[in-house]
Amino acid sequence: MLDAPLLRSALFVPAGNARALARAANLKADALLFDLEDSAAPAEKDAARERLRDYLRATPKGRALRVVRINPLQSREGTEDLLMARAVRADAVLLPKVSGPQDLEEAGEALVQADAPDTMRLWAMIETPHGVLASAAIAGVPGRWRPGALVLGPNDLALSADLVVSPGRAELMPFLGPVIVAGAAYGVPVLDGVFNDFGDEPGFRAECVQGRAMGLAGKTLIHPTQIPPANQLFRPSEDEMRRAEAIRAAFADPVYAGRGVIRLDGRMVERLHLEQAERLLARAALARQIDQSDEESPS
Ligand SMILES: CC(C)(COP(=O)(O)OP(=O)(O)OC[C@H]1O[C@@H](n2cnc3c(N)ncnc32)[C@H](O)[C@@H]1OP(=O)(O)O)[C@@H](O)C(=O)NCCC(=O)NCCSC(=O)C[C@H](O)C(=O)O
Ligand SMILES: [Mg+2]
Repeated sequence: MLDAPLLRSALFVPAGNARALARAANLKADALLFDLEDSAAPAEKDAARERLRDYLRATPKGRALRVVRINPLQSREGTEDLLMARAVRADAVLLPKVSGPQDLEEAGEALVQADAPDTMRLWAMIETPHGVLASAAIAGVPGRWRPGALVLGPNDLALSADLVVSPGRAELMPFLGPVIVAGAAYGVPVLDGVFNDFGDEPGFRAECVQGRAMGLAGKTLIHPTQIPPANQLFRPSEDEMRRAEAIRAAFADPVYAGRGVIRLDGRMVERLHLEQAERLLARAALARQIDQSDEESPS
């Protein structure tokens, strides 16, 4: 997944909230997910869309990807949201409650009809049992409308399957697993769901560490304070980098030239670990470059 952009932190910004929109411009998230769905009450949806249109037109784009989460395409609001996202040249449209590949094909067709720029992508929220069951077909949609990311929706999953989720979220794992496998099989990054208790920093950090260990590319967020820990915890740690550099150096040593497997610090290391190390170092270099430029730019 080297070609994918870094997606460590993807902050939901409620489009109906003018103060949150004003804040978003200076936040150091890798992606901003402007929300027209769950955070906008039914009576506020049209006003939220107008506010977001004005904001995106008036605000220069920073480094964060701009993604618009629309209402279900089957609704009037959803269709208008999609056309607005196209008009403001959002980087991607995030479709809620995707239940099968047909949802992506339908939205893709609507974007083609609206003459959307070639660079525009679709992202898919997987947050229903049907979406989980169909996640391989969703991640494997051929051509342009293969999703740019799969986004887990733990709140809707818990609601639809009557889950009572405890710390460590063992109850959710049967739902997360198929989506993670689907993303890995088709090279589609999977973003972890939100952590609702945004005042619980240790709990949030633990979930980031767990998500990264499960192969997730990053985490969706609900509050600006969650951005720095997500950026830090979804970037390779110093220890991981040291080990990757040691693997690279060992295989570059003429003594081991042509060897498929070697012993390093008492452990078996194979060439597949070299590939993994190179990937990790490339990701770390990209993260370092982004974080350094963030530190130099005013917030
Ligand atoms: C959760 C919140 C409602 C809390 O809001 P609030 O009490 O106002 O927080 P603070 O006073 O601590 O805010 C401090 C300042 O930060 C700004 N702020 C807060 N949140 C955001 C944000 N997400 N983006 C940008 N800016 C934000 C406040 O405006 C304050 O600024 P200022 O007034 O200038 O000082 C709130 O955080 C919030 O609304 N979060 C996002 C909610 C949301 O988008 N929900 C939908 C996405 S999650 C989801 O859908 C789940 C998924 O689908 C699933 O199924 O699991
Ligand atoms: Mg949801």
